[in-house]
Amino acid sequence: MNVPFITIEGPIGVGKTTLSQALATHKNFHLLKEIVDENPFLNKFYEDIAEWSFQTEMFFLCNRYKQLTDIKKYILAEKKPVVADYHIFKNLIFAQRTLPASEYEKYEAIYQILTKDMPKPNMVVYLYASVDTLMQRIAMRGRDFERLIERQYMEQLAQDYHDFIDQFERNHPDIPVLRFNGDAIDFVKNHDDLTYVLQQCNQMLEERGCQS
Ligand SMILES: Nc1ncnc2c1ncn2[C@@H]1O[C@H](COP(=O)(O)OP(=O)(O)OP(=O)(O)O)[C@@H](O)[C@H]1O
Ligand SMILES: Nc1nc(=O)c2ncn([C@H]3C[C@H](O)[C@@H](CO)O3)c2[nH]1
Repeated sequence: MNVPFITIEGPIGVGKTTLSQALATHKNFHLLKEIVDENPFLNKFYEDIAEWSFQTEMFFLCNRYKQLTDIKKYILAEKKPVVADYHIFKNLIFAQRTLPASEYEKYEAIYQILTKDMPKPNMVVYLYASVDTLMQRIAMRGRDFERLIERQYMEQLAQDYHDFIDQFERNHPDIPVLRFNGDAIDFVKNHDDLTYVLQQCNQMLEERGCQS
């Protein structure tokens, strides 16, 4: 039996943390949440992406590397199931969008070295939604530094995510991707929708031979 390890992915504000928390609570999984407030570069990054992208992307990569190393050592090694509100591949999605080609090349080389022996999830949950919905949720959440996020940046990121996930599915047939449309399914306000998402995840874990 494999130890369940689910990662939730999707563009900014789509509901990754919200769904991860719900899954952790309902399934009694360990919750791995990405670091946001401690990131010293995010504020500057949104003010001037070209100037701060390398520092920002490296900061996210190093943090996620440390978090996943700890998860492997202290949680998965103890056979405790995990749900994470990110997959480390998101570094590539953001970095490819924000870094100039010459820096991206260096960044990707470092990424490949650091992620070689990272734990691999049994499945990925991909949440997507219209850019209108994403912009509304970002505004509603009200993080100060995210007021500077431009609609065009979100349009590009949402498309980047679609393309990357399609490619990921082709390249990793052993890691299934469950897709949910955040405009059609509301696991915050509608309990039946949350039950549906949980059922789909359970079924996928069973098919993957995971004990949960
Ligand atoms: N299905 C939903 N319906 C309505 N509001 C939602 C839904 N999912 C999340 N939200 C709200 O949208 C905001 C963003 O959600 P959340 O923080 O979970 O997104 P995220 O994908 O983790 O964001 P980030 O990429 O910034 O980490 C929050 O205020 C949350 O309460
Ligand atoms: N540039 C950049 N690279 C990343 O790897 C990355 N991961 C998350 N974020 C931004 C999105 C939200 O504002 C906020 C919380 O998710 O942080 C990122 N920004």
